[in-house]
Amino acid sequence: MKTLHNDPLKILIVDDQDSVRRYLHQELRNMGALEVIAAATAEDAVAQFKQHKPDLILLDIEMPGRNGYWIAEQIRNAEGGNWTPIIFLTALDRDEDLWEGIRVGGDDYLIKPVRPTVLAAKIRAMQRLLGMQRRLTAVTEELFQANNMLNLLVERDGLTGLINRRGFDRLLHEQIAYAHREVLPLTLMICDIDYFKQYNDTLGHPEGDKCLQKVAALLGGVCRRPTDSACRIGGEEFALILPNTPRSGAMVFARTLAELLASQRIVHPKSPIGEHLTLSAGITTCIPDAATTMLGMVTRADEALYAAKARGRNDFFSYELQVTAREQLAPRKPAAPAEGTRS
Ligand SMILES: Nc1nc2c(ncn2[C@@H]2O[C@H](COP(=O)(O)OP(=O)(O)OP(=O)(O)O)[C@@H](O)[C@H]2O)c(=O)[nH]1
Repeated sequence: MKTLHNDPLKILIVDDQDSVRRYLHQELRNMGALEVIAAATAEDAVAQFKQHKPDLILLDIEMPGRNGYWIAEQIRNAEGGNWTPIIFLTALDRDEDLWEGIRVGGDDYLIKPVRPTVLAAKIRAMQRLLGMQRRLTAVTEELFQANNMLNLLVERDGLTGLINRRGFDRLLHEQIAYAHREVLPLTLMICDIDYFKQYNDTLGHPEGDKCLQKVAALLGGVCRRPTDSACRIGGEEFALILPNTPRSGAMVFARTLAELLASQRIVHPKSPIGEHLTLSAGITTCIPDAATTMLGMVTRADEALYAAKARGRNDFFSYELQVTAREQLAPRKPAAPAEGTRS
């Protein structure tokens, strides 16, 4: 008795003759097939294939109605990127029939009656190919996953785990295009730690690194929408890309961020403006149009950051509103009386 490989197969027999189906069924079970399914018509064969997803098909050609060639074509169309070995098992012994069987997608062609040893040998050969194909699929999937992981790593900053400059460039580019298409506001915030040089100089570079990690964790945490992105784009410079965030929302976001940082009370031993670490940020918000570029947005956010620094730091300046988050909250001074009016 010739038996199949260790990995037992699920086999679909397609033959309109009941006696052939029963004979093959018995032979295949004797060889150690795990499961044998049978179909007597072309339509049933295709349905059984879709339902059971067999590992191998033994396919007759001559049947009432549609024939085995048609079935092979249907199966090849239905299996997507997979491959299911098809062995034609037929009484047709002309070379043209064999040619047509292989042309429509068959992998082997046996002429009935077939001896059990020959059938077992052919199935075993197909089983070996199937094993190789499955290993190849598994390796391809592993490679795909590894490639995805590599792409992620290429865009990650090693110290903080945030998106790095390269990822920032890609994301900002994509978000400008998206916001342009959907006519949505897009906010870019560039944040910079205040007096970080003094922090480093006083506490040393390793402590400076830890501080950067704390700030990064804070920025990452404050980006709660799945489309928000926190990036490290320079030594102590961070960027937040906030899709679908209008000017007012950006200012609320900025205040939340400042409050969160203040609540962490990270000691800055040499800050001229207080005992704790602070951030300054420049904000730009627009509904991008065809003329909006990454460089334009970054330049506006940088200018706003410069204004925040110039106004004493520890604040967030909006390029479009020309006001800082703190100034926006401050009660307005009553307008000075016009000249000549009595107070
Ligand atoms: N520890 C650490 N320090 C860094 C890193 N990258 C840049 N820096 C430091 O960040 C500091 C930036 O200094 P400046 O550009 O003068 O900025 P600043 O002292 O924060 O001053 P303002 O931004 O004007 O408030 C420098 O001391 C850099 O050495 C890093 O990866 N780790």
